[in-house]
Amino acid sequence: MEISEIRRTVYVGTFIYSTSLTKLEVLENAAVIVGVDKGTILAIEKTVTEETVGLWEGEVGTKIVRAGEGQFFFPGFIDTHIHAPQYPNSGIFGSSTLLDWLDRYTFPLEASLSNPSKAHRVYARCVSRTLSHGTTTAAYYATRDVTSTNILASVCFAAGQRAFVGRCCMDCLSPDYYRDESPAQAIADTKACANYIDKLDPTHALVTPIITPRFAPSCSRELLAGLGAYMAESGLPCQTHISENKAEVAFVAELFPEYDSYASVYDAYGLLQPKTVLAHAIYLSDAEIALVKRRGAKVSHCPVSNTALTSGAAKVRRLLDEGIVVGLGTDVSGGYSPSILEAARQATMTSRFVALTDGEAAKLGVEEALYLATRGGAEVLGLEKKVGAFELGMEWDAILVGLTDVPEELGEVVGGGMGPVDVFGWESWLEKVAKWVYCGDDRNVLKVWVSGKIVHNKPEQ
Ligand SMILES: O=c1[nH]c(=O)c2nc[nH]c2[nH]1
Ligand SMILES: [Zn+2]
Repeated sequence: MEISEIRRTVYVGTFIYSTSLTKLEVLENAAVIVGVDKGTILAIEKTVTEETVGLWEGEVGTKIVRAGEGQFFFPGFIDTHIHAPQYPNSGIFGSSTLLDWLDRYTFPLEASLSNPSKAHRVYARCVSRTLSHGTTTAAYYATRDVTSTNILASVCFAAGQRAFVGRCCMDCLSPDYYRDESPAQAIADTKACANYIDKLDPTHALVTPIITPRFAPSCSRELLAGLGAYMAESGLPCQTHISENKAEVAFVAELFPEYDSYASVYDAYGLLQPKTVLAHAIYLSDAEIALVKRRGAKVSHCPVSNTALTSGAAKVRRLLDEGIVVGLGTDVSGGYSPSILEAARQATMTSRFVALTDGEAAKLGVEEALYLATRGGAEVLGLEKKVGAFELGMEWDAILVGLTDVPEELGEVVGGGMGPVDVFGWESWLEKVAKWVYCGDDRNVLKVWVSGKIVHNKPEQ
């Protein structure tokens, strides 16, 4: 059958997804029917027989995709905070902390990406790498360079990754070689990137511009005000960093003495909104938590980066208990890993350190970490009706996960090399999922789809 004749794809097998913060739904012998034109879920059959699948197989215009033994479909991961231009520095951070890390490692690399061919090379690799780990949606910071930012948007669009792409605004306290010329120029350049994305993807079906003040210390009051006004006028989302490191928090207090907190600085300029993504949020005071909640701003929790840069451990349970929406971010390259599975794992691990001081309730479970990695991230980015789970009308943004079945007889694993997670056959599905979270990696990601289109296909082994 010609590809163009296919009107719907029927995915058959086991489907696992979050139905709440603490519950994973497991549908075995189920089917999800996806329309090819819009990539949306048309029907979910909770139990299907081989006979029914056989009938579908015989239908013109229908393609069947099966999850094999030990495999399951899972919603695509959502990375709510990642710096694409920092990707080559993944793993390179030594024992630096935020402010010296920026000067030593980050600004020189980001500045060098004003070279378009270097930018293209780095972005193409970053996007294919994150896709291979199952990231179907990413909120990217680019650099302050317009051409390079536009290259990132084009690379995401061509690769089929759902993305938010922001030109990084920074007109203060950054090195001379890497600083916006003026607030007016920073705003004009931000608009130029948004216009480019509007032409690339007019309905923002896949790629959306995002207003990106780097963080308060690198933005003048005039720039923050201009970006706040642009947010109000355009309706675009916004992403920034907040309260990541104690020295940074003290620095903001010194730079903006007229405001009583870091969060109040963003609020004063109209940047604390329901469409705002705040990365880190480790040292928010009670008053700041209340303000973030009142404004409906969202939080990107970046546990790998928080540990790597010795920033601290965010109190995620507290944020969740307050009703603040939280997703996960890799924060490459403050975080060394492009994998949201790694971020989910480290979210549970750092929560155990928080539990040592705040009590058992602070611990995050596997179900909760996977919720943050999917539905939580979707809500952070305003995509909760579109992606993050398998529900009618949602888009098919999904991954096929494969674990290794260890045979009952001693000997080689047939078709082995499927990855680092060994399954012996007596585990429940939830135990298999826990093994995947703690022991798995990209070798377990066999296929990835965005809006029903295949965007990563692991070669057969
Ligand atoms: O983790 C971080 N990565 C960055 O690039 C950055 N810039 C400001 N603050 C930051 N934090
Ligand atoms: Zn960051």
